[in-house]
Amino acid sequence: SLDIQQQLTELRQQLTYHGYRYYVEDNPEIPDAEYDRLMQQLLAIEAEHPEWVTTDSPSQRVGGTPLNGFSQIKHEIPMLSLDNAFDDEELKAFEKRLLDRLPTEQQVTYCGEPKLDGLAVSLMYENGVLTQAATRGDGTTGENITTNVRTIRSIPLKLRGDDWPARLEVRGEVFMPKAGFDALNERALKKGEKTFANPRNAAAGSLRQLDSKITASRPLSFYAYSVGVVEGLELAPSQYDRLLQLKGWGLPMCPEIRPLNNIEAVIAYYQDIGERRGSLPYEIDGVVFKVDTMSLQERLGFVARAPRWAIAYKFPAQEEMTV
Ligand SMILES: Cc1c[n+]2nc(N)[nH]c2nc1OC(C)C
Repeated sequence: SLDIQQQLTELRQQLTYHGYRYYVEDNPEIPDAEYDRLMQQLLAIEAEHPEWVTTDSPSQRVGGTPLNGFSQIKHEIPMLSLDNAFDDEELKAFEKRLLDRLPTEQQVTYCGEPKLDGLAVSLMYENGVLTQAATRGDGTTGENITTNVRTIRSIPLKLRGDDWPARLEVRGEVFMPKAGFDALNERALKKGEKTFANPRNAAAGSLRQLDSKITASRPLSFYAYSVGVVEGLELAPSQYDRLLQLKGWGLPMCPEIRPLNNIEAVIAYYQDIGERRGSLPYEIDGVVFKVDTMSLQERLGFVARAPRWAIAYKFPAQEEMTV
């Protein structure tokens, strides 16, 4: 009947909106009890009418039966790694290498992004709906972890608005915030279960679960950092503006990402993030600097395994806490 279907659509929109406010903006509009009440209503109607359930329904976060294994996915565009810099000299050499390949008067601006210490994943959205998620793997072939990624509440099952491309591949880092990591290890200790050495291992271990109910119980999050496959729409011509587009479609974007006008701003940004590293709510192992203009990225291309147009400027390894 219409009014029940209408109620279903209304509930889905409300839960998607409030889920976004809570998990992506970290700024909920309604109390958790109210969110749970709406979810119970949705589950009740979907239980009555299973034929009306859609894959992008807010109720479809936690998968069904555990998998026997992960199928392989071949990335349409390889997911490459990054060259590293460990001091200002190596950063300047990076800049020199790219300036040598551009017209002399070319002004190069950059996009600065904290390099989260998590797991790189690829999300495929088709007609705005999340259809597939894969690990980076060896850069060419990854594991299909769609059911596990769907349990990450900050990853939208459906993009916001309607001005997105027909096919959009979003690449980013799945990570475990420090607070969630500490709470998880505390619970594990109390239960005599094994603890994780660091948030990166905890995120990787949580994504590699064959039972997505376990993944759903882990405090995972996600920040987008680039685009792979795009079909059906021309995206903004700069890295920073593309990330703002992804944010507009409901994908989380690290709040520390900045456009940087020159290499001096790059070094200042690296020093600023380095000073605040300990107080960030997530672990990072460096800062990634990318040439911001996409046409220059295309012109600079890649060497063997990493782009000429990006560098990860790493921090010294954090002295391990002695327990
Ligand atoms: C591997 C990687 C990792 N990260 N992390 C950020 N923040 N940006 C970024 N870009 C990457 O690769 C670019 C070549 C897209």
